[in-house]
Amino acid sequence: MELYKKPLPEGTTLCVYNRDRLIFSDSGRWLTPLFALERFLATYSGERDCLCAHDTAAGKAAAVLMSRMGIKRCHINLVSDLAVAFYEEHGIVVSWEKRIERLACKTEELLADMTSEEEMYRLLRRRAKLVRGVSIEAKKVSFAYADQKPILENLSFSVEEGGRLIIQGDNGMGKTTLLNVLMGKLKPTGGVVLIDGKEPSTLAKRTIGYIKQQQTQEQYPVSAREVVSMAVDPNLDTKQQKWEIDTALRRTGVFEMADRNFFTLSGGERQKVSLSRTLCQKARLLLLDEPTSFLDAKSRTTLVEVLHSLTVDEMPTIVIVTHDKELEADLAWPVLRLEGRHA
Ligand SMILES: Nc1ncnc2c1ncn2[C@@H]1O[C@H](COP(=O)(O)OP(=O)(O)OP(=O)(O)O)[C@@H](O)[C@H]1O
Repeated sequence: MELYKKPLPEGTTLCVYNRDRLIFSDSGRWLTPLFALERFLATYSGERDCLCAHDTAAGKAAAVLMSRMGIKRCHINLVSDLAVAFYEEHGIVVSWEKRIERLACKTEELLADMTSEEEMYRLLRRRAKLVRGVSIEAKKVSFAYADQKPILENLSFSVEEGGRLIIQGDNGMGKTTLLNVLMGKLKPTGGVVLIDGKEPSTLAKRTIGYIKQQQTQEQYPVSAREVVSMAVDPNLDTKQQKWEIDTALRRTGVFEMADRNFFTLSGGERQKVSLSRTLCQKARLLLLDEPTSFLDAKSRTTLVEVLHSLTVDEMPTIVIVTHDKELEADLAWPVLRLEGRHA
């Protein structure tokens, strides 16, 4: 008998082998052992040419996670039809002790009709609370500058932890104003905004990362590296800080220009450095105001790739204000359109 099919040791809920070599085991419940396996594999440098798993129970969720991790064969004590269908569709060899129609749990129900693997994975990360992002709740929010007509009126929307939103609207419709309200820089004149269930002005300092529309008038003698390093966690040791800064600069493709004066960089380069800054900050809510306005085709592809990797890895909550229809189409995120009145 192949080793991965032998009974699980008492108290163990998941065993993973590469061929016949045990490389990982766990005794947690639900999907916890599979997420622990994901973390383990992220740094595992041994052989993984034929990963085989023995799991106590597997519904579609477990099948989705195992497939993402490149598991080729699995033996499951209690498996659902939905899981078997997914395993077979993905060329994973599956065997079982007992097969039932569905696992009686909420996760199985939620995934039943979903087809996008990425969306299923995002949903599982959210249910496992493995998401950096915060929730946004805007209830009947109004805002007027002093002695002016309201710009925002009765605006309600919500974004879940790790969710994404594009805010659209013509010039002057209040998009930047809304970002300022979300950051707590402006207080709504009516209604309420809650970020992570709290008033924005009371949030921990590094919660929100904001990339404003780039302006060219400002001039300070500060390098791109210094701009990024201002955001790094001061509690990390010097070596770790340098690693975080370099990684953030590399991720948006501006490492090579790190020692140049930030204000002599082009608008697009500055936008990328600013994005590095928020990555370094590990912000839980990213607010990006017209992030593509100065970007050439290659840089906008980098931006879309970085945003994409963020939404499946760290999963901060991201809100983007943009006029850029192409960006909207590339990202395919939910859109909130500001049209002056939101009754
Ligand atoms: N500090 C301020 N005091 C008074 N009015 C302001 C202030 N800031 C912005 N406004 C006005 O509020 C309205 C909304 O401005 P806001 O910058 O939020 O719009 P926007 O949708 O971001 O516009 P754009 O697409 O041009 O960036 C505009 O008419 C603007 O002139």
